[in-house]
Amino acid sequence: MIRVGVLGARGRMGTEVCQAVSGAPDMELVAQIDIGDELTDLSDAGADVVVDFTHPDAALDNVRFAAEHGIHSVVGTSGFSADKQAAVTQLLEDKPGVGVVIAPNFAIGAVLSMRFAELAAKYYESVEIIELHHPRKVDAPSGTAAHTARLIEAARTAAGLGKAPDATTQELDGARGALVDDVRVHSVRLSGLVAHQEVLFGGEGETLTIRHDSLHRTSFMPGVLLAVRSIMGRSGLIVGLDKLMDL
Ligand SMILES: NC(=O)C1=CN([C@@H]2O[C@H](COP(=O)(O)OP(=O)(O)OC[C@H]3O[C@@H](n4cnc5c(N)ncnc54)[C@H](OP(=O)(O)O)[C@@H]3O)[C@@H](O)[C@H]2O)C=CC1
Ligand SMILES: O=C(O)C1=N[C@H](C(=O)O)C[C@H](O)C1
Repeated sequence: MIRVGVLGARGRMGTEVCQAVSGAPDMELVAQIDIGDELTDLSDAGADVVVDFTHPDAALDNVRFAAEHGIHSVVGTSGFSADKQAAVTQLLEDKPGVGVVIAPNFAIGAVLSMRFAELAAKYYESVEIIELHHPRKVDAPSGTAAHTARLIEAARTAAGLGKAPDATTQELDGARGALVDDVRVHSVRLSGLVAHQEVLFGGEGETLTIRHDSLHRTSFMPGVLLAVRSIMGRSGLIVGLDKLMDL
């Protein structure tokens, strides 16, 4: 049995993760921790893996605590910038046998759509991303959109593409979205939504739209359980669920 602790256990995602882990035949839910609880509950409970869905400001310290106690981390919390990823790599250097998975999105369709976008990127001169989420989300743009933008920009650069055409010289602040690695990202926050993304490509006489919709938070659970199972016996940092899928 894999002994799993959940951080952010009373949140929207944490609640789903606790249910999914409890229902998994090869896992035991040994700690449910939220704001105000002690991280030492994790080590006291003998957790093998901690799943983190908390807050962008908290996740790095949580990973550090887990690594220092020989516990693997599966992190879904957004906001893991390149700098924070580098900090995780560094802290894992002297922690052989400890692994960390950071996944911007655990939904299988979202992972596939990021790969599709990466494949399409070199064929189109124009690209913009629209991400749409529930209004309780604290960060914008979403971690998924930021990751998608990075993948697209890397593919465009490798293909020798320059900036996307855009004649705008006058604009209201924000009208053209945020620039993430030279890709425009537009963030919508709307009651009724869960998590959705469209990547729009444009070229000569055609457009291509790659859209993914998470309609319920259960959509993330197969990916979370896959990550928990996969991190056992691994060490070092893995960024993206695609690395654990046969993609
Ligand atoms: N990778 C993926 O596939 C997905 C990632 N996410 C990301 O997961 C994160 C959580 O999302 P969501 O569940 O909707 O958010 P919620 O606000 O519903 O849940 C977060 C929970 O964590 C608690 N919390 C905050 N800080 C700490 C801390 N230091 N230690 C323990 N608990 C803490 C919060 O308490 P309080 O409310 O009191 O602050 C809250 O109960 C976000 O960053 C979101 O972007 C979400 C969905 C999918
Ligand atoms: O806050 C959310 O809800 C989500 N956050 C992640 C993100 O920022 O990309 C993943 C998914 O979009 C849901």
